[in-house]
Amino acid sequence: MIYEGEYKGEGLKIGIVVSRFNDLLTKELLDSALDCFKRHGVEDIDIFKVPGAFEIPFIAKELAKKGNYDAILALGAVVKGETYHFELVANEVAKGVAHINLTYETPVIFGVITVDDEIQGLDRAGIKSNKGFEYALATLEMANLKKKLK
Ligand SMILES: O=c1[nH]c(NC[C@H](O)[C@H](O)[C@H](O)CO)c([N+](=O)[O-])c(=O)[nH]1
Repeated sequence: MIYEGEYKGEGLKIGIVVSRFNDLLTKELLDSALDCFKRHGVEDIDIFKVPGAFEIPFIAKELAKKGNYDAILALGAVVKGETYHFELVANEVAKGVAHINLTYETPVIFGVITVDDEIQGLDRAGIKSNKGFEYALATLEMANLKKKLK
């Protein structure tokens, strides 16, 4: 028997946690994710804005703890700078989101792009493709797959 989640959004409640740091990129990721959700029938979406990607896991954890979202999408953009901050932030956000997935019952999709520079970021946030749409599809798939495991 093969189980996989459909891209069906009707009746789903979705939470989005999006960081404002590098919002030239993150607002494009958010717009494309919202476009995807709406075109797949999602009508119940809550959006939570945080200062930077490092703050994403805290809010995503709080939402997962509430247990009333079918899935949570974490959106952010970590751009390599001159300092080592990039690695610290990127690693901790990934670890934090992974931990929430293994601790609570709500799928949390890691939609944080990590790029060397803004151009690479723009390539992934609208020029060549928009990862926001892809991450939203993954969110729909995981929300529907989880329903099948009940
Ligand atoms: O979302 C990001 N936050 C970044 N830093 C801020 C961090 O997420 C926290 O908001 C901040 O450290 C306060 O906790 C970034 N860099 O510094 O490179 C970055 O590229 N992206």
